[in-house]
Amino acid sequence: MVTSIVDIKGLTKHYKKFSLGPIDFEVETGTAVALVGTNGSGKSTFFRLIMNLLQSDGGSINIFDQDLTEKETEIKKSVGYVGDLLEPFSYLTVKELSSLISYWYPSWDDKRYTQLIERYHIDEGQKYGKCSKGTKKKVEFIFALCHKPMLLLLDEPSAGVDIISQRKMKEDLLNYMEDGKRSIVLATHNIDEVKQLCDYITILEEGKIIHSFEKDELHEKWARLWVSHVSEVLNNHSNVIKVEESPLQLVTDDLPVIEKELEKEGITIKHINRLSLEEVIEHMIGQG
Ligand SMILES: Nc1ncnc2c1ncn2[C@@H]1O[C@H](COP(=O)(O)OP(=O)(O)OP(=O)(O)O)[C@@H](O)[C@H]1O
Repeated sequence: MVTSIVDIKGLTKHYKKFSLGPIDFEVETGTAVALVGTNGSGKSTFFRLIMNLLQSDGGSINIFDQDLTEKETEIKKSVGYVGDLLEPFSYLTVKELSSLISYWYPSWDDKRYTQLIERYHIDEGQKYGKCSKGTKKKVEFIFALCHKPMLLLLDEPSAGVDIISQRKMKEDLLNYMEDGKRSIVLATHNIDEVKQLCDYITILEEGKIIHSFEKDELHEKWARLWVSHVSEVLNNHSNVIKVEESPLQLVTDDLPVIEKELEKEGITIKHINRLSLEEVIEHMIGQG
């Protein structure tokens, strides 16, 4: 049976110049969802609402089958979050911060903490506020993992992080997912993270979810076809995303459907290329 670890319905937040939602969003247990969108599309706002750091204007957020507004403290004990939450504690050293945070989480794993501090070469004596941008992300990431959460909410965890540590983060996230019971929501501009870690992709544009899909479905359906000519029917077909001239080619989001249609219209296919994930996302954002 498929169970949802996160179930969000009709979530809205209005600022003077920006509105998020209404958003419906689900995360199945044991899966990783990438949240992708251009700058300012609302990803951080969405995370801050899920963490109850921001008050929503409407809708409901259920995590682990519990309402966030009723059971915030219990829920948060099993959620790990990376998203600039530690800035108010800039005057504390990493070590002092770890004492504070470990006290709050009953499931804190001190051995794991020591391992990760060494793995990411963190100087525990340094004040958090004096850490570099990438080091701050690594410290947040370590704290998020060390209480063994059932859900990780990661808002651009690798932004500013060196490539060696990025690789380690990916390894640690794959290990985290290994038992099939833990889930991730990951906002990122890093396509490799999406490819290597995520099962589902949700695209946010101007505060709205414009697409949600399973990553592996894409390869079968999205393609670019070089064709002999294009008919009126094809030009207006809902699965033809784009028609380009010289050489004549079209982009489709449903190759099997379009192949049948081309055959019916007597149009010859000269060549077919599957689209990369980057290209598909670009087309989706372009349509949105
Ligand atoms: N406190 C606030 N008051 C008013 N507007 C805000 C506030 N916080 C965020 N916004 C606006 O909400 C919109 C979404 O911002 P948000 O930070 O959620 O985007 P994002 O997708 O995370 O962007 P990025 O990819 O650049 O991190 C932006 O237009 C931003 O200016």
